[in-house]
Amino acid sequence: MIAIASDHGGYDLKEKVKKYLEENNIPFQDFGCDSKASCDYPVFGHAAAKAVAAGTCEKGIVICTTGIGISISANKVKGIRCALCSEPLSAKMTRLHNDANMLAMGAGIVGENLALEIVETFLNTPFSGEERHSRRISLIEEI
Ligand SMILES: O=C(CO)[C@H](O)[C@H](O)[C@H](O)COP(=O)(O)O
Repeated sequence: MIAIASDHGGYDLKEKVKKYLEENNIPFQDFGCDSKASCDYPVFGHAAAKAVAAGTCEKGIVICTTGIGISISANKVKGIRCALCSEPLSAKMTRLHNDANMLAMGAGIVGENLALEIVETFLNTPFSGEERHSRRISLIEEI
């Protein structure tokens, strides 16, 4: 199950990502927002992050205009490693090295096609499992 959330700035891209998930039979839970009306990204980033941290959702995707505010919000939740990505290589590397459990994107930064490539890469790249990367993730968890 993928947790997905956005603010008003990410609403349109969130709908496109949801369509991609539906077309690929990937289950998701939408934590809002529900329209393009102005709202506050911490509310929705936090809701999705809590579901990932609790294990209700395996991974999360959060979107705002820049991706910055909603990634900062998600990363406030213990156990969340939310990576703001603007191209597929970062999405691949953050899965391989950081075992990132949430992806943030900026709807004003990436176009739809690039966003969907980033999502596909994020969801399909496993954690490398290498000892040095596990050690570094453990150090993050200790902070
Ligand atoms: O990018 C964002 C936060 O980092 C948000 O998506 C907001 O859209 C951005 O801060 C702009 O806010 P506004 O209310 O849409 O002017």
